Amino acid sequence: MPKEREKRRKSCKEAGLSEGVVKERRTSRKGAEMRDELCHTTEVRLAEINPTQAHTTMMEVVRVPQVTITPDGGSSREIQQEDWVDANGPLRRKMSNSSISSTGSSIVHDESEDDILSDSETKSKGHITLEHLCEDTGEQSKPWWKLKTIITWPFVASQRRSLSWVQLAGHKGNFKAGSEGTILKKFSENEKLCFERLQGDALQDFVPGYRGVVQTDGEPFLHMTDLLIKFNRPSIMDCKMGVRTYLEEELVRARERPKLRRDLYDKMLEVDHDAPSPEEHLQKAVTKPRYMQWRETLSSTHTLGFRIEGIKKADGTCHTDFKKTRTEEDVTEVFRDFVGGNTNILNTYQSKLGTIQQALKSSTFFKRHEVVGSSLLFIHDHTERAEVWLIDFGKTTALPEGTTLDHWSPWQEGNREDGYMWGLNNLIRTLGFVTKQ
Ligand SMILES: Nc1ncnc2c1ncn2[C@@H]1O[C@H](COP(=O)(O)OP(=O)(O)OP(=O)(O)O)[C@@H](O)[C@H]1O
Ligand SMILES: O=P(O)(O)O[C@@H]1[C@H](O)[C@H](O)[C@@H](OP(=O)(O)O)[C@H](OP(=O)(O)O)[C@H]1O
Repeated sequence: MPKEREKRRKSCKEAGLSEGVVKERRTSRKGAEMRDELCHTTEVRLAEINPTQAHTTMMEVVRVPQVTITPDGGSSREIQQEDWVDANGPLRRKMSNSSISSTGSSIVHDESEDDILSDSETKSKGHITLEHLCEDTGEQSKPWWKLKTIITWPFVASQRRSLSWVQLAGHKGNFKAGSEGTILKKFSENEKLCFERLQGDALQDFVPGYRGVVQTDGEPFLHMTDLLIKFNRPSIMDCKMGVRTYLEEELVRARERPKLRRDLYDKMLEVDHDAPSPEEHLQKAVTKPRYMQWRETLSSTHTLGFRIEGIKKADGTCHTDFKKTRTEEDVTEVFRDFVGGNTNILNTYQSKLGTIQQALKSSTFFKRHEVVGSSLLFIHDHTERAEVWLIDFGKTTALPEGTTLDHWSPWQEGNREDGYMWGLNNLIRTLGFVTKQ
């Protein structure tokens, strides 16, 4: 990791953790002080609190203080969306949906403030997909994409059927087929370290089996079990856990090097034209933390500590538009639909979540990591087999030696709490409402 970044990461941790756990009132004061400081030192102007933020409930306000930064200036470049087919020999890939935009039209290629992981990670995220795209378009410098992908695996002889692999959330182009029963995920040093640390941990049985790093076409990938392999025409749901979907480091970075993102502004507009502040409308751009916080407030991330990212049902339909699925009632309704009213499946899910909750309590890995952006993947099929897995450790980061989290306490910048356990508790409770009309 470059020295400067390492230094930044350290100073963030040190500064943050020396704060310890402070009262919420102090947090708002701290936020105000930080804003003032920012205005002085970097001439960053803060956005007005927008209507979405103003309407947050008491619970949200208490659990997640908002720190919104809107810089002046900055630039972005728009690139048109293109399909990509047969990028990997026998795989056929189709876009099923996109959370970039309903029209799937724009994304910005800009080194932004959110670029907080190692350079190789970020590049890896972008460039493998870009190479595929370049083959067709001849364009040199494309960003990576975030599109939901359905991959029809090649025929698997031993199973006498072809398998449809679905990527419900996350960045497009992040996955490839591995050898039978496995998938390859674009390499991230951070995620690799997590998989390594998870070996032998209480959580090991609840994460995809990890088989190390492999090189394909000169690029490194994380080789892991395909969780769908044992299912027949599965229904799948991706639930992003926690009260926060960005790392504290991302906030620090946003202050140090704020970048405006046109693509995130566009995504905001698609959902609610009034969401950007007048200033943001003028700039036609927002910062990533601003966008992430808005998304969290709009969905159930703040109110419940988890949110539904996407669902694929056995009939092949995919739904990824859950940005406004916010209340317990909304979520209950989505779960009810997802399990098709099948109480056996529902009971199995509840019991699996209970087991995961116990495993989390005894996991050393969990205690010692800030778990942000990680999901629970729910999978069931018509045989009523149902399983839940923890996936995506790309933004799960180790705490300094000797520090632990309870994953329940409200987050205040500096304490690194992520609300994972609180969210899981709410998720289990919400599932309990599914059978109660
Ligand atoms: N081991 C696995 N087996 C089967 N499907 C998986 C597996 N890992 C991921 N997926 C599928 O891919 C999707 C995205 O996974 P993941 O969240 O790890 O990707 P990502 O690109 O890192 O996401 P993000 O950009 O949100 O960090 C999941 O919603 C799921 O549909
Ligand atoms: O779900 P949405 O509304 O599409 O928003 C995206 C989502 O929050 C992703 O988690 C985030 O990637 P990371 O978790 O990796 O930060 C991505 O940032 P990005 O645009 O910088 O990829 C956002 O655009």
